[in-house]
Amino acid sequence: MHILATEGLTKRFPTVTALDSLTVGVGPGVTGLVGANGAGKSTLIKIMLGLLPPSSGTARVLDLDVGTQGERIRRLVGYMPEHECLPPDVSATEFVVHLARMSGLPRTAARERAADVLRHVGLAEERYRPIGGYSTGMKQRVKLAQALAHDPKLIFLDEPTNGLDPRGRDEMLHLIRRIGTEFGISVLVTSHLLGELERVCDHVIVIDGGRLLRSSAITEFTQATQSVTVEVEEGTEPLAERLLAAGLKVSRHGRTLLVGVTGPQTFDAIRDAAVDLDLCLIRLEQARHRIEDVFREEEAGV
Ligand SMILES: Nc1ncnc2c1ncn2[C@@H]1O[C@H](COP(=O)(O)OP(=O)(O)OP(=O)(O)O)[C@@H](O)[C@H]1O
Repeated sequence: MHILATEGLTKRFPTVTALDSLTVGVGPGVTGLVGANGAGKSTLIKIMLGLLPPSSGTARVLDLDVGTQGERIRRLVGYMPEHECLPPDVSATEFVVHLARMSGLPRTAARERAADVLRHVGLAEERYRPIGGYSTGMKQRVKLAQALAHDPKLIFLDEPTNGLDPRGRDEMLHLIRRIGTEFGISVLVTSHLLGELERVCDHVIVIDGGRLLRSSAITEFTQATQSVTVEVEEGTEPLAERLLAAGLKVSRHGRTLLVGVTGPQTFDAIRDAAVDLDLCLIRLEQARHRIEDVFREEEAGV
């Protein structure tokens, strides 16, 4: 079953084609939409919400047509926009209660709902203070809470980790995973970093210049992209030769080696090679995949 499906979806702006014949299907669960800046992620979301008409092609969300049933879609779908959109003078509680009421909940139910979602996103006492004084992390949480206020079946999160420090990113990603698993709400989340979506998504779609580059279950992605960065103080060349001789896939990037991981034995092989060659290992790190890595791998036919 698809919760979201497009067929030849195209969006042309006067000077740029933001989406170019995009055909893709998304099932329930947490789906990552990855692409560099300007790839067309936000445009796709706005079309899915029925807020922007496509130039050609079709798109359905929860089996509803975006062209004619936008209002019904927006009743069922929550949306966390990328840009700052929060009123600074009201508290998170007032804001989320207001949105819950606008979605049709009576006053008491709206208050309960707001308290619930603000608790879920981790806003405690600060929810009574005006939003203008919040940190970026707190504002992102309010944006997430408002997307959940009307009890949606599906939420679109546009770059929810933008502007967050590493800890804030981790917490946000954990929250997104919980929304997908514990709350049973399907999620479409965008990022320009494949590495961070890998940790929370069941499925990943990669777009580039409005075109579909890849759509795969995360397990296929991690198998194809898993690699480890190895750095030694001296002796990069002999180490590369040794690892190649051991049948590993190795590429050199300046002082570091990128080694394809085939299983836990890869780490043992790197350690043993460093010991045998008497090299000082200063880094052995699981690579964080950036969108560029996928492009490289697509080109190399990995
Ligand atoms: N309203 C608009 N008018 C003209 N061009 C637009 C409009 N909205 C988006 N674009 C262009 O369409 C392309 C895709 O933009 P979009 O915002 O969808 O990308 P994105 O993947 O979300 O990137 P970002 O993360 O930077 O927002 C870009 O070249 C952008 O400049």
